[in-house]
Amino acid sequence: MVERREPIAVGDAVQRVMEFAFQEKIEFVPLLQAHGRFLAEEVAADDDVPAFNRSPYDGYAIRAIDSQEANSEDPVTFHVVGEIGAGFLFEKEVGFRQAVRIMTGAPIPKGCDAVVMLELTNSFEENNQMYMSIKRSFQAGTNISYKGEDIQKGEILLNKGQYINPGVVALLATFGYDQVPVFRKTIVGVIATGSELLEPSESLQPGKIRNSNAYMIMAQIERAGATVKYFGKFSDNLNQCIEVVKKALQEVDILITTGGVSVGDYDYLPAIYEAIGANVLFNKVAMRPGSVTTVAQRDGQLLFGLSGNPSACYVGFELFARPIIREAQGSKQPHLRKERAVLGSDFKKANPFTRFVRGKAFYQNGQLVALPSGFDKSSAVSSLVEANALIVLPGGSRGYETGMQVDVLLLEDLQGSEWPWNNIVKSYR
Ligand SMILES: Nc1nc2c(c(=O)[nH]1)N[C@H]1C(S)=C(S)[C@@H](COP(=O)(O)OP(=O)(O)OC[C@H]3O[C@@H](n4cnc5c(N)ncnc54)[C@H](O)[C@@H]3O)O[C@H]1N2
Ligand code: MOO
Repeated sequence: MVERREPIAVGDAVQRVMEFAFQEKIEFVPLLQAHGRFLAEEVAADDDVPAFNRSPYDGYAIRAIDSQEANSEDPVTFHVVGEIGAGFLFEKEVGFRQAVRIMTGAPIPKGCDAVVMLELTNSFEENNQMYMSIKRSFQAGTNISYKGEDIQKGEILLNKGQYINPGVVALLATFGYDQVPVFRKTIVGVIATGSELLEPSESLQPGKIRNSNAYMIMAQIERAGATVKYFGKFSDNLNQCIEVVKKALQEVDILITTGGVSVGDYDYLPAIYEAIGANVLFNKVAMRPGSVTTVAQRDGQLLFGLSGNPSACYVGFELFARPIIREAQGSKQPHLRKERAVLGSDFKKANPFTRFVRGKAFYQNGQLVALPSGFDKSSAVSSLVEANALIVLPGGSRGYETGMQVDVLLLEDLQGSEWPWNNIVKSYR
Protein backbone atom coordinates (compact mmCIF):
# COMPACT_ATOMS: atom_id res chain seq x y z
CA MET A 1 0.00 0.00 0.00
CA VAL A 2 1.33 3.45 -0.91
CA GLU A 3 1.04 5.64 2.16
CA ARG A 4 0.10 9.26 2.00
CA ARG A 5 3.04 11.04 3.54
CA GLU A 6 3.74 14.43 4.97
CA PRO A 7 3.86 17.05 2.21
CA ILE A 8 7.33 17.77 0.98
CA ALA A 9 8.62 21.22 0.01
CA VAL A 10 8.20 22.24 -3.63
CA GLY A 11 11.95 22.61 -4.15
CA ASP A 12 12.63 19.14 -2.73
CA ALA A 13 9.93 17.65 -4.95
CA VAL A 14 11.43 19.29 -8.05
CA GLN A 15 14.86 18.00 -7.03
CA ARG A 16 13.62 14.45 -6.61
CA VAL A 17 12.19 14.50 -10.12
CA MET A 18 15.34 16.07 -11.59
CA GLU A 19 17.54 13.41 -9.97
CA PHE A 20 15.93 10.93 -12.32
CA ALA A 21 18.30 10.34 -15.21
CA PHE A 22 16.87 9.31 -18.55
CA GLN A 23 19.10 7.31 -20.84
CA GLU A 24 20.47 9.66 -23.50
CA LYS A 25 18.68 9.07 -26.81
CA ILE A 26 19.97 10.54 -30.05
CA GLU A 27 18.45 10.71 -33.51
CA PHE A 28 19.22 12.35 -36.83
CA VAL A 29 16.68 14.78 -38.27
CA PRO A 30 16.67 16.69 -41.57
CA LEU A 31 18.14 20.17 -41.17
CA LEU A 32 14.75 21.76 -41.80
CA GLN A 33 13.36 20.00 -38.72
CA ALA A 34 16.28 20.77 -36.41
CA HIS A 35 15.12 24.22 -35.33
CA GLY A 36 14.04 24.20 -31.67
CA ARG A 37 15.89 20.97 -30.88
CA PHE A 38 19.15 20.45 -28.95
CA LEU A 39 22.34 19.35 -30.62
CA ALA A 40 23.55 15.91 -29.52
CA GLU A 41 27.14 16.23 -30.77
CA GLU A 42 29.85 18.86 -30.80
CA VAL A 43 30.33 20.59 -34.14
CA ALA A 44 33.84 21.52 -35.32
CA ALA A 45 34.78 23.42 -38.47
CA ASP A 46 36.08 21.03 -41.13
CA ASP A 47 37.02 23.96 -43.35
CA ASP A 48 37.65 27.70 -43.28
CA VAL A 49 34.76 30.13 -43.77
CA PRO A 50 35.01 31.66 -46.23
CA ALA A 51 36.89 28.84 -47.90
CA PHE A 52 38.60 31.21 -50.38
CA ASN A 53 39.54 34.87 -50.56
CA ARG A 54 36.55 36.69 -52.00
CA SER A 55 35.24 40.12 -52.84
CA PRO A 56 32.87 41.85 -50.41
CA TYR A 57 31.82 44.36 -53.10
CA ASP A 58 30.93 44.71 -56.74
CA GLY A 59 33.82 46.41 -58.51
CA TYR A 60 37.17 45.61 -60.06
CA ALA A 61 39.88 43.27 -58.80
CA ILE A 62 43.36 44.73 -59.38
CA ARG A 63 46.97 44.40 -58.30
CA ALA A 64 47.28 47.20 -55.69
CA ILE A 65 50.82 48.00 -56.83
CA ASP A 66 49.46 49.11 -60.24
CA SER A 67 47.34 51.82 -58.58
CA GLN A 68 50.15 53.56 -56.70
CA GLU A 69 50.56 56.44 -59.17
CA ALA A 70 46.87 57.25 -59.44
CA ASN A 71 45.61 60.64 -58.23
CA SER A 72 42.76 62.99 -59.10
CA GLU A 73 44.77 64.89 -61.74
CA ASP A 74 46.37 61.82 -63.18
CA PRO A 75 44.03 58.80 -63.13
CA VAL A 76 45.46 55.37 -63.85
CA THR A 77 43.71 53.26 -66.47
CA PHE A 78 43.34 49.49 -66.35
CA HIS A 79 42.52 47.12 -69.14
CA VAL A 80 39.46 45.08 -68.11
CA VAL A 81 40.40 41.56 -69.14
CA GLY A 82 37.31 39.70 -67.97
CA GLU A 83 34.56 39.44 -65.45
CA ILE A 84 33.73 37.04 -62.68
CA GLY A 85 30.50 36.44 -60.81
CA ALA A 86 29.92 34.67 -57.47
CA GLY A 87 30.20 30.93 -57.94
CA PHE A 88 32.80 31.04 -60.73
CA LEU A 89 36.58 31.01 -60.97
CA PHE A 90 38.75 33.34 -63.04
CA GLU A 91 41.37 31.00 -64.38
CA LYS A 92 44.01 33.34 -65.87
CA GLU A 93 46.66 35.23 -63.91
CA VAL A 94 46.04 38.99 -63.86
CA GLY A 95 48.97 41.11 -65.03
CA PHE A 96 50.27 44.69 -65.13
CA ARG A 97 47.44 47.32 -65.19
CA GLN A 98 44.88 44.66 -65.84
CA ALA A 99 41.58 44.52 -63.94
CA VAL A 100 38.79 41.97 -63.65
CA ARG A 101 35.21 43.10 -63.22
CA ILE A 102 34.19 41.25 -60.04
CA MET A 103 30.88 40.73 -58.20
CA THR A 104 30.25 40.42 -54.47
CA GLY A 105 31.13 36.91 -53.29
CA ALA A 106 33.32 36.00 -56.26
CA PRO A 107 36.81 34.52 -55.63
CA ILE A 108 39.69 36.99 -56.00
CA PRO A 109 41.49 36.19 -59.29
CA LYS A 110 45.10 35.02 -59.18
CA GLY A 111 47.54 37.94 -59.03
CA CYS A 112 44.99 40.42 -57.59
CA ASP A 113 45.21 41.70 -54.04
CA ALA A 114 42.65 44.52 -53.91
CA VAL A 115 39.11 45.30 -54.99
CA VAL A 116 38.03 48.79 -56.02
CA MET A 117 34.35 49.51 -55.44
CA LEU A 118 32.43 50.17 -58.63
CA GLU A 119 31.45 53.65 -57.42
CA LEU A 120 35.13 54.72 -57.35
CA THR A 121 35.81 53.83 -60.98
CA ASN A 122 35.05 55.23 -64.44
CA SER A 123 34.65 52.70 -67.18
CA PHE A 124 34.72 53.21 -70.91
CA GLU A 125 35.01 51.25 -74.14
CA GLU A 126 37.64 51.79 -76.81
CA ASN A 127 38.22 49.65 -79.92
CA ASN A 128 35.94 46.97 -78.55
CA GLN A 129 38.03 46.76 -75.40
CA MET A 130 36.82 47.68 -71.88
CA TYR A 131 38.84 49.97 -69.63
CA MET A 132 38.37 51.51 -66.22
CA SER A 133 40.25 54.26 -64.47
CA ILE A 134 40.74 55.23 -60.85
CA LYS A 135 41.81 58.52 -59.26
CA ARG A 136 43.50 57.22 -56.15
CA SER A 137 45.77 54.43 -55.02
CA PHE A 138 44.78 51.37 -52.98
CA GLN A 139 46.75 49.30 -50.49
CA ALA A 140 47.19 45.56 -50.94
CA GLY A 141 44.38 43.85 -49.02
CA THR A 142 41.79 46.57 -49.66
CA ASN A 143 38.32 45.03 -49.81
CA ILE A 144 39.42 41.41 -49.61
CA SER A 145 37.38 39.01 -47.45
CA TYR A 146 40.08 36.60 -46.42
CA LYS A 147 39.80 32.83 -46.31
CA GLY A 148 39.04 31.85 -42.71
CA GLU A 149 38.26 35.39 -41.53
CA ASP A 150 34.91 34.24 -40.09
CA ILE A 151 35.69 30.69 -38.98
CA GLN A 152 38.95 28.75 -39.00
CA LYS A 153 39.26 25.08 -39.76
CA GLY A 154 39.41 23.02 -36.54
CA GLU A 155 37.54 25.55 -34.36
CA ILE A 156 34.92 24.04 -32.01
CA LEU A 157 31.81 25.94 -33.03
CA LEU A 158 28.92 24.35 -31.17
CA ASN A 159 28.82 22.28 -28.02
CA LYS A 160 26.69 19.26 -27.37
CA GLY A 161 23.42 20.51 -25.89
CA GLN A 162 23.39 23.74 -27.94
CA TYR A 163 19.85 24.98 -28.57
CA ILE A 164 19.26 25.08 -32.32
CA ASN A 165 18.09 28.58 -33.22
CA PRO A 166 18.00 29.98 -36.78
CA GLY A 167 21.66 31.08 -36.48
CA VAL A 168 22.71 27.56 -35.52
CA VAL A 169 20.71 26.26 -38.48
CA ALA A 170 22.75 28.59 -40.72
CA LEU A 171 26.02 27.30 -39.26
CA LEU A 172 24.95 23.68 -39.65
CA ALA A 173 24.03 24.37 -43.27
CA THR A 174 27.41 26.07 -43.79
CA PHE A 175 29.16 22.89 -42.71
CA GLY A 176 27.00 20.55 -44.74
CA TYR A 177 24.79 19.12 -42.00
CA ASP A 178 21.99 17.80 -44.14
CA GLN A 179 21.00 15.53 -41.25
CA VAL A 180 21.51 16.84 -37.72
CA PRO A 181 22.23 14.76 -34.60
CA VAL A 182 19.77 15.92 -31.93
CA PHE A 183 18.46 14.58 -28.66
CA ARG A 184 15.38 12.54 -29.32
CA LYS A 185 12.10 14.15 -28.30
CA THR A 186 10.71 12.80 -25.07
CA ILE A 187 7.61 10.70 -25.70
CA VAL A 188 4.97 11.59 -23.18
CA GLY A 189 1.78 9.58 -22.82
CA VAL A 190 -1.46 11.02 -21.45
CA ILE A 191 -4.35 9.22 -19.76
CA ALA A 192 -7.40 10.85 -18.17
CA THR A 193 -9.31 9.01 -15.49
CA GLY A 194 -12.80 9.60 -14.12
CA SER A 195 -16.26 8.21 -14.77
CA GLU A 196 -17.56 11.77 -15.14
CA LEU A 197 -15.49 12.50 -18.22
CA LEU A 198 -16.78 13.08 -21.74
CA GLU A 199 -14.63 13.89 -24.72
CA PRO A 200 -15.00 17.35 -26.32
CA SER A 201 -16.97 15.83 -29.20
CA GLU A 202 -19.63 14.39 -26.87
CA SER A 203 -22.84 16.11 -25.69
CA LEU A 204 -23.02 17.02 -22.04
CA GLN A 205 -25.09 14.82 -19.77
CA PRO A 206 -26.21 15.38 -16.18
CA GLY A 207 -23.35 15.04 -13.72
CA LYS A 208 -20.76 14.70 -16.45
CA ILE A 209 -18.05 17.15 -17.51
CA ARG A 210 -15.84 17.40 -20.53
CA ASN A 211 -12.30 16.16 -20.30
CA SER A 212 -10.36 19.38 -20.60
CA ASN A 213 -7.23 18.26 -18.76
CA ALA A 214 -5.98 15.69 -21.24
CA TYR A 215 -6.10 18.25 -24.05
CA MET A 216 -4.55 20.93 -21.87
CA ILE A 217 -1.70 18.61 -20.84
CA MET A 218 -1.10 17.58 -24.44
CA ALA A 219 -0.78 21.25 -25.40
CA GLN A 220 1.63 21.77 -22.49
CA ILE A 221 3.68 18.77 -23.61
CA GLU A 222 3.91 20.23 -27.11
CA ARG A 223 4.84 23.61 -25.67
CA ALA A 224 7.68 21.79 -23.87
CA GLY A 225 8.80 20.46 -27.27
CA ALA A 226 7.98 16.78 -26.63
CA THR A 227 5.96 14.20 -28.54
CA VAL A 228 2.46 13.39 -27.30
CA LYS A 229 0.69 10.02 -27.24
CA TYR A 230 -2.91 10.06 -26.10
CA PHE A 231 -4.27 6.84 -24.68
CA GLY A 232 -7.77 8.17 -23.99
CA LYS A 233 -10.01 8.64 -20.98
CA PHE A 234 -11.05 5.80 -18.71
CA SER A 235 -13.77 5.50 -16.13
CA ASP A 236 -12.98 4.65 -12.53
CA ASN A 237 -12.40 0.94 -13.05
CA LEU A 238 -9.19 -0.21 -11.42
CA ASN A 239 -8.44 -3.22 -13.59
CA GLN A 240 -9.10 -1.35 -16.81
CA CYS A 241 -6.87 1.51 -15.65
CA ILE A 242 -4.04 -0.88 -14.75
CA GLU A 243 -4.24 -2.47 -18.18
CA VAL A 244 -4.11 0.82 -20.06
CA VAL A 245 -1.25 2.14 -17.90
CA LYS A 246 0.74 -1.06 -18.60
CA LYS A 247 0.08 -0.75 -22.32
CA ALA A 248 1.03 2.93 -22.36
CA LEU A 249 4.27 2.26 -20.51
CA GLN A 250 5.44 0.07 -23.39
CA GLU A 251 5.36 3.11 -25.67
CA VAL A 252 6.46 6.16 -23.68
CA ASP A 253 9.29 7.68 -21.66
CA ILE A 254 6.94 9.52 -19.34
CA LEU A 255 3.31 8.77 -18.54
CA ILE A 256 1.00 11.48 -17.23
CA THR A 257 -2.36 10.67 -15.73
CA THR A 258 -4.88 13.20 -14.52
CA GLY A 259 -7.39 12.58 -11.75
CA GLY A 260 -7.74 9.92 -9.11
CA VAL A 261 -4.80 10.96 -6.94
CA SER A 262 -6.48 12.17 -3.75
CA VAL A 263 -8.29 10.12 -1.10
CA GLY A 264 -11.71 9.47 -2.69
CA ASP A 265 -13.13 5.96 -2.98
CA TYR A 266 -12.34 5.94 -6.70
CA ASP A 267 -8.90 7.55 -6.48
CA TYR A 268 -7.06 4.54 -7.81
CA LEU A 269 -3.66 5.93 -8.58
CA PRO A 270 -1.87 4.51 -5.50
CA ALA A 271 -3.32 1.06 -6.30
CA ILE A 272 -2.24 1.37 -9.93
CA TYR A 273 1.34 2.23 -8.95
CA GLU A 274 1.38 -0.71 -6.57
CA ALA A 275 0.07 -3.06 -9.25
CA ILE A 276 2.75 -2.08 -11.76
CA GLY A 277 5.55 -2.00 -9.19
CA ALA A 278 6.26 1.72 -9.44
CA ASN A 279 8.24 3.41 -6.71
CA VAL A 280 6.58 6.61 -5.47
CA LEU A 281 8.96 9.60 -5.18
CA PHE A 282 6.38 11.79 -3.45
CA ASN A 283 2.61 12.05 -3.25
CA LYS A 284 1.97 15.32 -1.48
CA VAL A 285 3.60 18.68 -1.98
CA ALA A 286 3.36 21.73 0.25
CA MET A 287 1.78 23.97 -2.36
CA ARG A 288 -1.52 25.17 -3.76
CA PRO A 289 -2.84 24.26 -6.20
CA GLY A 290 -1.42 20.87 -7.08
CA SER A 291 -0.75 19.58 -3.56
CA VAL A 292 -1.85 16.09 -4.62
CA THR A 293 0.78 15.87 -7.39
CA THR A 294 2.28 12.41 -7.27
CA VAL A 295 5.41 11.21 -9.04
CA ALA A 296 6.66 7.63 -9.33
CA GLN A 297 9.38 5.80 -11.25
CA ARG A 298 9.66 2.38 -12.77
CA ASP A 299 12.24 0.79 -15.09
CA GLY A 300 13.70 4.02 -16.47
CA GLN A 301 10.30 5.66 -16.82
CA LEU A 302 8.59 8.42 -14.88
CA LEU A 303 4.91 8.54 -14.02
CA PHE A 304 3.18 11.79 -13.12
CA GLY A 305 -0.15 11.60 -11.34
CA LEU A 306 -1.54 15.10 -11.78
CA SER A 307 -4.62 16.40 -10.09
CA GLY A 308 -8.02 16.17 -11.75
CA ASN A 309 -8.64 19.82 -10.91
CA PRO A 310 -7.64 21.77 -14.04
CA SER A 311 -5.60 24.55 -12.43
CA ALA A 312 -3.87 22.08 -10.10
CA CYS A 313 -3.14 19.82 -13.06
CA TYR A 314 -1.72 22.72 -15.07
CA VAL A 315 0.57 23.91 -12.27
CA GLY A 316 1.70 20.36 -11.46
CA PHE A 317 2.76 19.88 -15.07
CA GLU A 318 4.68 23.15 -15.36
CA LEU A 319 6.55 22.78 -12.07
CA PHE A 320 7.41 19.09 -12.12
CA ALA A 321 6.93 17.51 -15.56
CA ARG A 322 8.10 20.31 -17.84
CA PRO A 323 11.68 20.60 -16.48
CA ILE A 324 12.49 16.90 -16.73
CA ILE A 325 10.93 16.69 -20.19
CA ARG A 326 13.07 19.62 -21.30
CA GLU A 327 16.21 18.19 -19.70
CA ALA A 328 15.67 14.77 -21.28
CA GLN A 329 15.58 16.53 -24.66
CA GLY A 330 18.95 18.16 -24.05
CA SER A 331 18.00 21.51 -22.50
CA LYS A 332 20.53 22.91 -20.07
CA GLN A 333 18.02 25.45 -18.73
CA PRO A 334 14.93 23.31 -18.31
CA HIS A 335 13.19 25.31 -15.57
CA LEU A 336 10.76 28.16 -16.05
CA ARG A 337 12.43 31.56 -16.20
CA LYS A 338 12.14 33.42 -12.90
CA GLU A 339 11.70 37.21 -12.73
CA ARG A 340 10.87 39.73 -10.04
CA ALA A 341 7.62 41.61 -10.52
CA VAL A 342 5.26 43.91 -8.72
CA LEU A 343 1.92 42.42 -7.69
CA GLY A 344 -0.75 44.20 -9.74
CA SER A 345 -3.71 43.59 -7.42
CA ASP A 346 -4.43 42.42 -3.88
CA PHE A 347 -4.45 38.67 -3.23
CA LYS A 348 -6.22 38.33 0.06
CA LYS A 349 -6.45 34.55 0.54
CA ALA A 350 -4.56 33.09 3.47
CA ASN A 351 -1.52 31.14 2.39
CA PRO A 352 -0.73 28.11 4.56
CA PHE A 353 1.36 26.73 1.68
CA THR A 354 3.18 28.46 -1.16
CA ARG A 355 0.73 29.39 -3.89
CA PHE A 356 1.38 29.37 -7.59
CA VAL A 357 -1.23 31.81 -8.79
CA ARG A 358 -1.99 31.79 -12.50
CA GLY A 359 -1.37 35.30 -13.68
CA LYS A 360 -0.59 37.67 -16.43
CA ALA A 361 2.83 39.28 -16.44
CA PHE A 362 3.37 42.40 -18.51
CA TYR A 363 5.58 45.46 -18.65
CA GLN A 364 4.12 48.79 -17.65
CA ASN A 365 6.45 51.76 -17.93
CA GLY A 366 9.41 49.38 -17.93
CA GLN A 367 8.29 47.61 -14.74
CA LEU A 368 7.20 43.96 -14.78
CA VAL A 369 3.73 43.71 -13.25
CA ALA A 370 2.01 40.43 -12.34
CA LEU A 371 -1.76 40.34 -12.18
CA PRO A 372 -3.63 37.27 -10.88
CA SER A 373 -5.83 36.16 -13.74
CA GLY A 374 -9.24 35.77 -12.16
CA PHE A 375 -11.03 32.88 -10.45
CA ASP A 376 -8.36 31.26 -8.35
CA LYS A 377 -9.79 27.89 -7.22
CA SER A 378 -7.79 24.82 -8.16
CA SER A 379 -10.84 23.69 -10.14
CA ALA A 380 -10.74 26.82 -12.33
CA VAL A 381 -10.29 26.62 -16.08
CA SER A 382 -11.02 30.26 -16.89
CA SER A 383 -7.94 31.67 -15.14
CA LEU A 384 -5.66 29.57 -17.35
CA VAL A 385 -6.59 31.41 -20.52
CA GLU A 386 -4.63 34.57 -19.85
CA ALA A 387 -1.94 32.95 -17.72
CA ASN A 388 1.54 33.56 -19.05
CA ALA A 389 3.13 33.29 -15.61
CA LEU A 390 2.84 31.64 -12.22
CA ILE A 391 2.97 34.20 -9.44
CA VAL A 392 4.78 32.70 -6.46
CA LEU A 393 3.24 33.69 -3.12
CA PRO A 394 5.24 32.07 -0.31
CA GLY A 395 3.29 30.24 2.37
CA GLY A 396 2.76 31.46 5.92
CA SER A 397 1.03 34.71 5.07
CA ARG A 398 -2.52 36.03 5.40
CA GLY A 399 -2.46 37.58 1.95
CA TYR A 400 -0.53 39.87 -0.34
CA GLU A 401 -1.13 43.48 -1.34
CA THR A 402 -0.83 45.46 -4.53
CA GLY A 403 2.68 46.75 -5.09
CA MET A 404 4.49 43.99 -3.18
CA GLN A 405 7.52 42.43 -4.85
CA VAL A 406 6.96 38.82 -5.94
CA ASP A 407 8.70 36.14 -7.98
CA VAL A 408 7.03 35.12 -11.21
CA LEU A 409 7.77 32.03 -13.28
CA LEU A 410 7.28 32.83 -16.93
CA LEU A 411 5.34 30.28 -18.94
CA GLU A 412 5.72 32.00 -22.29
CA ASP A 413 7.52 34.87 -23.91
CA LEU A 414 5.77 38.00 -22.80
CA GLN A 415 4.22 38.48 -26.20
CA GLY A 416 1.95 41.43 -26.57
CA SER A 417 3.19 42.97 -23.37
CA GLU A 418 4.59 46.43 -23.45
CA TRP A 419 8.30 45.78 -23.87
CA PRO A 420 10.42 48.87 -23.35
CA TRP A 421 11.83 48.40 -26.86
CA ASN A 422 8.45 47.98 -28.52
CA ASN A 423 8.83 51.45 -29.96
CA ILE A 424 11.58 50.29 -32.28
CA VAL A 425 10.06 51.99 -35.30
CA LYS A 426 9.88 55.33 -33.55
CA SER A 427 13.36 55.15 -32.03
CA TYR A 428 15.25 54.21 -35.20
CA ARG A 429 13.46 56.34 -37.73
N1 LIG B 1 -10.97 14.48 1.62
C1 LIG B 1 -10.14 15.08 0.76
N2 LIG B 1 -10.61 15.44 -0.44
C2 LIG B 1 -9.80 16.05 -1.33
C3 LIG B 1 -8.47 16.32 -0.96
C4 LIG B 1 -8.00 15.92 0.29
O1 LIG B 1 -6.82 16.12 0.65
N3 LIG B 1 -8.87 15.29 1.12
N4 LIG B 1 -7.68 17.00 -1.86
C5 LIG B 1 -8.38 17.93 -2.71
C6 LIG B 1 -7.46 18.51 -3.65
S1 LIG B 1 -6.34 19.60 -3.05
C7 LIG B 1 -7.54 18.25 -4.97
S2 LIG B 1 -6.56 19.12 -6.07
C8 LIG B 1 -8.44 17.24 -5.52
C9 LIG B 1 -7.63 16.31 -6.37
O2 LIG B 1 -8.45 15.31 -6.81
P1 LIG B 1 -7.94 14.19 -7.80
O3 LIG B 1 -6.66 14.59 -8.38
O4 LIG B 1 -8.00 12.90 -7.14
O5 LIG B 1 -8.96 14.29 -8.99
P2 LIG B 1 -10.46 13.80 -9.09
O6 LIG B 1 -11.01 13.60 -7.72
O7 LIG B 1 -10.49 12.74 -10.05
O8 LIG B 1 -11.10 15.11 -9.72
C10 LIG B 1 -11.04 16.37 -9.11
C11 LIG B 1 -11.93 17.33 -9.89
O9 LIG B 1 -11.42 17.51 -11.19
C12 LIG B 1 -12.36 17.11 -12.19
N5 LIG B 1 -11.65 16.44 -13.28
C13 LIG B 1 -11.10 15.23 -13.20
N6 LIG B 1 -10.53 14.90 -14.38
C14 LIG B 1 -10.75 15.93 -15.20
C15 LIG B 1 -10.43 16.17 -16.56
N7 LIG B 1 -9.75 15.28 -17.28
N8 LIG B 1 -10.81 17.34 -17.12
C16 LIG B 1 -11.49 18.27 -16.38
N9 LIG B 1 -11.81 18.10 -15.09
C17 LIG B 1 -11.47 16.92 -14.51
C18 LIG B 1 -13.27 16.16 -11.46
O10 LIG B 1 -14.53 16.05 -12.06
C19 LIG B 1 -13.33 16.80 -10.08
O11 LIG B 1 -14.23 17.87 -10.07
O12 LIG B 1 -9.05 16.50 -4.51
C20 LIG B 1 -9.56 17.28 -3.43
N10 LIG B 1 -10.27 16.41 -2.56
O1 MOO C 1 -3.78 21.22 -3.94
MO1 MOO C 1 -5.21 20.76 -4.79
O2 MOO C 1 -4.06 19.88 -5.53
O3 MOO C 1 -5.77 22.23 -4.23
O4 MOO C 1 -5.31 21.90 -6.02
